[in-house]
Amino acid sequence: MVKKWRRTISDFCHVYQFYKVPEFNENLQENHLYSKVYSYLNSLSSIENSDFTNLFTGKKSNEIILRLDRNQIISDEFLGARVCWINGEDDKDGSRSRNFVLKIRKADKRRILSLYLQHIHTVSEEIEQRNTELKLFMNIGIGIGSARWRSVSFNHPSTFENIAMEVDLKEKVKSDLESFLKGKQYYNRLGRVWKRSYLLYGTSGTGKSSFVAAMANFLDYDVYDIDLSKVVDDSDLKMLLLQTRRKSLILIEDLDRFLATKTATATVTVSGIMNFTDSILSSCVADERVMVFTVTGKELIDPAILRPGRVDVHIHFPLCDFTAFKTLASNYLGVKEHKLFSQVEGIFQNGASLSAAEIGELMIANRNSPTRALKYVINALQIDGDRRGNGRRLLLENGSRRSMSEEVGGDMSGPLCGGGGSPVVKEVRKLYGLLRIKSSRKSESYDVARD
Ligand SMILES: Nc1ncnc2c1ncn2[C@@H]1O[C@H](COP(=O)(O)OP(=O)(O)OP(=O)(O)O)[C@@H](O)[C@H]1O
Repeated sequence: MVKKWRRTISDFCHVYQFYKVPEFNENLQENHLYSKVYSYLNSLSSIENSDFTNLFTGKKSNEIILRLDRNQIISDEFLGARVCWINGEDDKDGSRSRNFVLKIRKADKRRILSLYLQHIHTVSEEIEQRNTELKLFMNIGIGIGSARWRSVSFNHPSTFENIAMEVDLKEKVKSDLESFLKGKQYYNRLGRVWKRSYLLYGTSGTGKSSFVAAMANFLDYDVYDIDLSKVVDDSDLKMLLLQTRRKSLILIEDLDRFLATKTATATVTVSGIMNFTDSILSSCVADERVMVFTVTGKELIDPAILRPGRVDVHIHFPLCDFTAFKTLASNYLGVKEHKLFSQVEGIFQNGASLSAAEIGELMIANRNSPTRALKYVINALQIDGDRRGNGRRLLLENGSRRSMSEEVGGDMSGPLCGGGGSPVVKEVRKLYGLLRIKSSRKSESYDVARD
């Protein structure tokens, strides 16, 4: 039926066809016009008159969405002219390629074509903005098909409000991101690609991943989380970048760990990774993108990455100090002031420190009793202090802020957080056991029963 329709109207119509992934594009980059037309057509009320439409549930349970099926025709009207679209699919050499065909009467073409395409662009942008659901994309191994990204809904609850971090620094990052969002014309005027890159460095459990989630939520950007172990080589990495969309945050976590454990067969190089941020390639596709790298410590990574002009902003994530502790106490326990705070402050002043993840874990486990939670935090900090020993050198960073991650270096053995918890938290858990027995005699309810 579609073939017949194409034959009969081709005499008096102009036909425009474009593919989802153009044939000449070796990198399989998706044609953005295709996705714009796709959103636009699916929003038309005339979709209901199409011969065949697919039904899907929407984000809300009572929402039903209509989607144009393959090889279906849909009509549209613009400035008094009637146009037709076919949602096509070709079978070329055994592989299917999706495309749209637009037909416009010759008499209307000159009058409406460019305005119509502009209209599609505007409407699809509005739809995109209305569609607030963020996505987390993860790259899959090669050989599974042409599309290298798989996505899930991104509903991470982390925001700048619930991240424990120096207030000034948080405000600086927020205003940096705000100026980036508003900076299209500024970047254009400078002749620079509209993108910004960040290096987050700090010990495990200090909040780097949570901060990335907060950035994505703040920017309202999708996240592309690149697993470098699934990337074959530098050109494969380029191809992944080409397949990302605008308004996205591209994340490479634990870069130092990857570079340290890289096998001889892995051919992703530092320069390949850095081309992500400053090569001619990024000038083709990186508009309106934020790139984030996380590492444990700056000292462990290739100086090429730290070279001025490579990564725009470096943010240090230290272990907790008293101020960060108070934010955690407020968030996790709902406590802004407490008689034990002065004791906690004293221990921090003596140099003990834990990651926010460790303190958070103790607080969550004892959230029903803030006093108990604070006692466990005090115990954990004291154990940490004992482990470090006396006479430690405290480094000062940014005037008054202690940079404990640099200070302790390799002093802490084993992972600081994660499934099993840090050595300090484990020791405190042993303590929990004893306290749990005591408390059960007193018939108190305890939340801690994970050991
Ligand atoms: N600064 C912080 N503010 C609030 N919560 C935090 C902070 N740091 C860590 N957390 C909590 O600790 C947990 C682990 O933190 P996160 O994964 O963000 O740390 P990370 O630095 O990325 O660690 P890793 O390097 O091991 O991935 C999270 O659940 C988070 O809620």
